[in-house]
Amino acid sequence: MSVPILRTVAALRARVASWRQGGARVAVVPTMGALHEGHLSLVRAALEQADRVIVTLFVNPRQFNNPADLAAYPRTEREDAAKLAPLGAHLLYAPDVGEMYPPGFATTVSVAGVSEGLCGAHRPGHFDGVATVVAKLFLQTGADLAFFGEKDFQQLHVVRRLARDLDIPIEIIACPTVREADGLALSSRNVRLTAQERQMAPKLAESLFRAAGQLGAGAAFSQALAEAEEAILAAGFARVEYLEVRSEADLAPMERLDRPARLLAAAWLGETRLIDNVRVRPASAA
Ligand SMILES: Nc1ncnc2c1ncn2[C@@H]1O[C@H](COP(=O)(O)OP(=O)(O)OP(=O)(O)O)[C@@H](O)[C@H]1O
Ligand SMILES: CC(C)(CO)[C@@H](O)C(=O)[O-]
Ligand code: BAL
Repeated sequence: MSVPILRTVAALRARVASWRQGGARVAVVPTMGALHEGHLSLVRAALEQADRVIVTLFVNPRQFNNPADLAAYPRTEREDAAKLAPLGAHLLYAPDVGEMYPPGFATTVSVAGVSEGLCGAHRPGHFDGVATVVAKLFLQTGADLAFFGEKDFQQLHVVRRLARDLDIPIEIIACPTVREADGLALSSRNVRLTAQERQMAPKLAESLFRAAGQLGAGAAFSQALAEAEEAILAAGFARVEYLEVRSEADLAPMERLDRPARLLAAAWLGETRLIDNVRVRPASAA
């Protein structure tokens, strides 16, 4: 058994139209491939809620602010298709760059507000690239539901905002971050870690969970964040790019724990940039 692979918008639209004739509810799971258990958890969630599930695989050049990062991005389509088949995903949509951005392509979708700060501040143009390709994937698939991981928490907000603002009739469903047994959030970029860096990497999540516990128990933001940053650097990370508490509902900066929050971080381990985030809840609301 293998997953059918389609590479053009026309073929994709024809397939979805045939499903629609039978009244199918269609879901899309956008990815850049190099599939791991995090991606597969999204596919499983989609299969529970939809009759037909499209997984998209497109390494989107427009969202890479760093050409070396794009060049090094893992590309494993054959293995990805083999992982999807046993799950029962119905289609792998894997267009090439020319299909997604034909000559003359001139449109950018830019989401203000939630794209600013955090990753947006450190990866110029990244969220414009994400918003543009996600809008295209939503319109190309015409899906009813779209599944995204909380690991990319800011991206989730960007995608929700764009669907609302552009009146795209699609429901965005967030799925929890899948972690390794030692706490490291699964990410396609983890394969770039050396064996020694891989040993250090879980300190990021560990420090975030500890700080979230302290914040929930009433610790001062400045003290809990300073301690977390110190622990991340002491573990061998080269640099903490950001470490911030934001409102879970709208990503607004917070100085008091007066509503559900997330603690979000990006940090460099050698040549690899890792991101992660955890929930923060006042102990009384836990
Ligand atoms: N550990 C995870 N748990 C849950 N969802 C995840 C996880 N990792 C990625 N995802 C989700 O999978 C979708 C596709 O992400 P993507 O293909 O960029 O993978 P990735 O592992 O995040 O790669 P990278 O961060 O290295 O680009 C996104 O919605 C993303 O949030
Ligand atoms: C949503 C996405 C597939 C758009 O290229 C990408 O940003 C990702 O993999 O998270
Ligand atoms: N997982 C988000 C895609 C990116 O880092 O470009």
